[in-house]
Amino acid sequence: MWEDDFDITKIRSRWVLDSRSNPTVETEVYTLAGGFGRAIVPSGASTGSHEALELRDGSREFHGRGVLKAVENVNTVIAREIIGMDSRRQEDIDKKMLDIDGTPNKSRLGANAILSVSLAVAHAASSTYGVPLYFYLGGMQAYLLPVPLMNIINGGKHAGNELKIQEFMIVPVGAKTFREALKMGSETYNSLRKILKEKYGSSAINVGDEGGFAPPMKNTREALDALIAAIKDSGYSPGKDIALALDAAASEFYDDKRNVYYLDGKEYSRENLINYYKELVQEYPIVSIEDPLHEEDFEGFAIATQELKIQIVGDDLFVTNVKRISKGIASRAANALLLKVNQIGTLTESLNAARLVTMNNYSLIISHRSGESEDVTISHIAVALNAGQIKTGAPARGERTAKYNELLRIEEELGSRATYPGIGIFKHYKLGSL
Ligand SMILES: O=C(O)[C@@H](CO)OP(=O)(O)O
Ligand SMILES: [Mg+2]
Repeated sequence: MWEDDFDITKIRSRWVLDSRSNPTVETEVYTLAGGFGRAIVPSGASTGSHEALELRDGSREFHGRGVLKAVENVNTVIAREIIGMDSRRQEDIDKKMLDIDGTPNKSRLGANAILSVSLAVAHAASSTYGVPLYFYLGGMQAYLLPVPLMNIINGGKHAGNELKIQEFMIVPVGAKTFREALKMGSETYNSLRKILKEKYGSSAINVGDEGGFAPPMKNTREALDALIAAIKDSGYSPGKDIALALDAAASEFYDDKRNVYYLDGKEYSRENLINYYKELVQEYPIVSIEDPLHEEDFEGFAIATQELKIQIVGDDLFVTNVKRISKGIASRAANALLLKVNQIGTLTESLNAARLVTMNNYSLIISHRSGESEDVTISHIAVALNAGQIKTGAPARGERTAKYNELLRIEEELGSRATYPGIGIFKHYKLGSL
């Protein structure tokens, strides 16, 4: 290997389609020794207001959702500066892009433009070494397969039904391997399809943005009951084999003028909502709740974390931003981070966010977005960081199964080193209450 083998020789970006038929940025990076990396950025629907800016053209094309400007930024101003740099110098490359951008939320170049380059550079460096991305990022110490949080009933902004809670997830904590976990998830998904069809008719098995079913249900317990029935129908024991998790995405049903939440046909104060979650946690084997309260309520998150004694995840609350995470840690708000690379916009900053939370005993979940593609970078990041948890939708639809299937391959490749953590990864969950 020569010193300049890793030098970036070419960068090329284009728009491609995502799973909601919106255009998104794809970038390819080439190195001198023939290394090649490609990344496609995802896109959210229930976005946090403090996320880095996704640059959209606003012209008539694609109903204002075009990304030609972001693509052009990669092909011109970013390419000019990055070509010739060593692809292993991830931090320098990311820093250079932040400097060119010069804004706090990456609004000049666009976080979509920047992230596509950042991830493609990492892929190009790993390809030049001839090793998979998880190994390039995590080395010999990358061994932990993530427990999948599989969203099999969709509500909120991801579905056309009346469920206010956005995601109803199954968590195969009793599996011995990732492969077994995925099998259990798939079997439960297919049981749920059958149960929903019998009870609500065939229109109930239409799916939402993340591949979960979007049945015409009205309230939270109805959805949780269906999950329990599906788990049992597949021959598994709820709680022991398969636990449950929720993403409330509560900013979406919060009324800031009146400071109340509208859920299940009722109006809730913060206190009443936490009490409602408490009842649910007692009635169902729920190990994790994401965004139980709206995105500015750090104090409420701290109370919920204290009272519920399960994993409380900050997504819209933290937006993968070390400033907001630090504020959360200082006030003990939540005890887990949902890491989404496009919320912050570079690989370096994502890794910094991960380091910060793990050093403070918070849990880490690597996450997709509701608008996704065939890109599998997050599967590699999950293993590289030994995160222990991944959230990437239902075990159905290509853009979600792409991530799960890549994890099957990684597990196989790791061989006897591969470890599946099971219930132990939910360290904030009060053991014994399942
Ligand atoms: O809220 C979430 O956690 C995500 C992903 O499931 O949804 P979106 O990408 O729409 O923000
Ligand atoms: Mg969320």
